[in-house]
Amino acid sequence: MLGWNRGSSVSASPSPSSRYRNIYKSRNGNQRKMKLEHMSVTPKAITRGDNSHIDQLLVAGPGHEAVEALQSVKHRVDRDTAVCLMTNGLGVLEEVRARVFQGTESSPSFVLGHMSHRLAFDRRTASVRELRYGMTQLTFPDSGRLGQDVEKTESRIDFVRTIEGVKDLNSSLTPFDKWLRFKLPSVILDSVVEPVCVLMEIPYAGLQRNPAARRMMQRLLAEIVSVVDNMPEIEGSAAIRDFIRGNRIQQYIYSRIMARRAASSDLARQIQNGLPTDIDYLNGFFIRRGHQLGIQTPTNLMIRDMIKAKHSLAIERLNSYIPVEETSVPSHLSFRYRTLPPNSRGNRLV
Ligand SMILES: CC(C)(CO)[C@@H](O)C(=O)[O-]
Repeated sequence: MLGWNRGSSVSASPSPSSRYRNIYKSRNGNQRKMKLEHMSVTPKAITRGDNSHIDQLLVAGPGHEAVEALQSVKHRVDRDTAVCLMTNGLGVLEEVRARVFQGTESSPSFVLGHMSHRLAFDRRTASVRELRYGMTQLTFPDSGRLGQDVEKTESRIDFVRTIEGVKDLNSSLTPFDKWLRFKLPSVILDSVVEPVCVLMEIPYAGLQRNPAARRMMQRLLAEIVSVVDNMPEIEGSAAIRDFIRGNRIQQYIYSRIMARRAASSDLARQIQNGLPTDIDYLNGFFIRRGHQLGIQTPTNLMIRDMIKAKHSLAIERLNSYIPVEETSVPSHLSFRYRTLPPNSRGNRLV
């Protein structure tokens, strides 16, 4: 989570890109690389002892971390703050509004973002590397309500300009339906392919030659398409219609499975290690929306519950181990996901 205020002494220069002074470019053969050096500001450090106002706040990463991240800085956010949610999955904004800002006078304005740059955290050098250069798209949710609140609109336009000023992010502001068209493929892939890999305990390569796995994916996809087709905020959008109708999605899913055939599933790794997943913002989002729209989503419901059951079993299994050496859960998360009392952590094998 990155937050800053206009008056802070982060940089002497007021130019927006100077705020990202930890980003630098290097050349490796013909490939352009952007590197993000380790920031000394961690999410905890941003909250502790600092009550100054945050003008612009970027929340990125897993969807399930957004509520907690915003709770931790809620006292520094008000109607003049613009928050950009660049998290995985869908329905994160709805959750943030309901759980963090419901009934408060101080709700900030929101920008939604999604990027196709592929970044990876390098533990060795504690830095983020860009594996693939892509683009960033930004949009205003509830654009139908624009104009009702000029001040709020101004603060988020300012934020969009700040982000656009960072050339390496390659950002642009797009209408909501075009933004969703940009984000939907990755959300659909994570809702249709990943859970089936996990439940069948097969890597991507095993999916295409397994008829039962293919049928399961088709059923998940059919329900998701039916929900998306009825979402009121994208009613009449040609961009979404062209993507979800016809063969485009199937072709996309097939090409991603082939491209990643040797890879194991990210969701499988999270579950195996008892780490939280974003299933509530993937299949969970389509289940909630389906329910609101009166559309049945039984396959998504079953898959979501099976993933949750598998996750609970993994945590039980991990908790049954006597932790002689921490290997499966990062040590800074062990208090959160292990239920062993602290004084039993030093037990020896008997
Ligand atoms: C679903 C959504 C993208 C807008 O319809 C947004 O409300 C969200 O992510 O919660």
